[in-house]
Amino acid sequence: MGQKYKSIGVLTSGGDAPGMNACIRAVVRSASAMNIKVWGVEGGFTGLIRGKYKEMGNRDVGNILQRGGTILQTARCEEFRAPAGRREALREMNNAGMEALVVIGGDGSLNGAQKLAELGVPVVGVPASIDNDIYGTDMAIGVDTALNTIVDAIDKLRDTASSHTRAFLVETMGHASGYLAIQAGIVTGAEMVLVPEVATSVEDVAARVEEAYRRGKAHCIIVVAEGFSPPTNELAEAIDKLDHGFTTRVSILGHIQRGGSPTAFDRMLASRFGMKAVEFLVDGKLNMMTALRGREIVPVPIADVVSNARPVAEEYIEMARVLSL
Ligand SMILES: Nc1ncnc2c1ncn2[C@@H]1O[C@H](COP(=O)(O)OP(=O)(O)O)[C@@H](O)[C@H]1O
Ligand SMILES: O=P(O)(O)OC[C@H]1O[C@](O)(COP(=O)(O)O)[C@@H](O)[C@@H]1O
Ligand SMILES: [Mg+2]
Repeated sequence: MGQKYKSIGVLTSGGDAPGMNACIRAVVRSASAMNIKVWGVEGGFTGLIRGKYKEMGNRDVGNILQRGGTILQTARCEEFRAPAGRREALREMNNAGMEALVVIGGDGSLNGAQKLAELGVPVVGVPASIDNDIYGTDMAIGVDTALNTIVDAIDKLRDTASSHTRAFLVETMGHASGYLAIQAGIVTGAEMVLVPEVATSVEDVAARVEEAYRRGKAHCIIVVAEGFSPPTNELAEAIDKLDHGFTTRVSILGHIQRGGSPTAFDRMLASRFGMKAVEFLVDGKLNMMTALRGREIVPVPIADVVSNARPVAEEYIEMARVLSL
C-alpha cells in the first residue's frame, strides 16, 4: 500500500534534544528527493494551531546537521491537550494542504501525535528526548549526546571531589526516568545511583557514603536522577549532618544536558529516523513511530508507544554498585 503525498509537515515538540536538526534535515531532503513539498511548522503544536509554517527546501536545512537545539523551535502547548485546540490544528493543516505530519519529540509529543491520528491525520512519530523514556525504541534522539555531556561533567566533578575528600550529589535530568542517571553512573564509576524507579532510604545512602570512606576512597559520587525522592538538596542536607569523613556538595547539571552539538551516534540515528519517517508515510505505514531495535529501524504503532511504559533495567543499578566497590 503506497500513498502519493504532495505536501507534508514536520515539527519538533516538547523538550529539545541534540540531533533534532539532523532529523529535520533528513525529512526535508528525503521528501524533496521524492518531490514532496515540506512545511516546517514553527514551535511544535503551537505553530500548528497558529498556522505558523514555512516551506522548506534543501538549502533551508544546510549547515544545521551539527547544531544542537531545533531551528523550527519547540514548545509545550497546553492548548493542544484539549480537543478544541486539536481541531484548530487540523483546520490549519487543511488550509495549508498539509496531508501528513512528522512529529519529532518525546513521549508527550507522541501522545499528541496519536490524538491527531485519531482525527484521521496520517502521522509518523520520531522519538527525540534526552530522557530515553519512550517505549518501543532502544534509543531516542539526543540521549547519547546528553549522556556524553553528563559523563564529561562527572569526570570533572570527580577531580575536585577527590582533591577535597568530598561526597558529591550530582543531579541529572530525566523527568520520571532514571535512565540517564544509571547509564552515567556506570560509565563514570559512581559510588551510588539513585533513581525514581527504585526506592532508597536516606539511611541506605548514608551507609554507602560511609562505606566509600572506610574503603579509603577520596571521593564519593552519587548520581541522583531528578525524579528521585527526597529531592537532591534535602538528601544532601541529611547526608552532610552525618559524621562519615566527607564534606558534601551538590551539583545540579540542569539544561546544559539538553544542548550542544550532537554526537556521531545521534547524527546517524536522527538521519536514519528522518529518512525512515518519510519512507513510512509514502509506504502507507501510518501512525507509526520510527524505532531502533538492535541495528534496525522498524515501525512501532504510536498507539502501543503511548500505552506502555519503558521498563527500567534494574540490573544496571546492581552493575553500578558492584563495579564501583
Ligand atoms: N495527552 C496528550 N494529548 C494531547 N497532546 C499532548 C498530550 N501529552 C502531551 N501533549 C502535547 O505534547 C507536548 C509536549 O509534551 P511534553 O511531555 O512536554 O514533552 P515531550 O514530548 O518531550 O515528552 C505538550 O506540550 C502537549 O502539547
Ligand atoms: O523544558 P523544561 O521545562 O525545563 O523541562 C525539563 C524537563 O525536560 C527534560 O529535559 C526533557 O524531557 P522531555 O523530552 O520529555 O521534554 C526532562 O529531563 C526535564 O524533566
Ligand atoms: Mg517526555
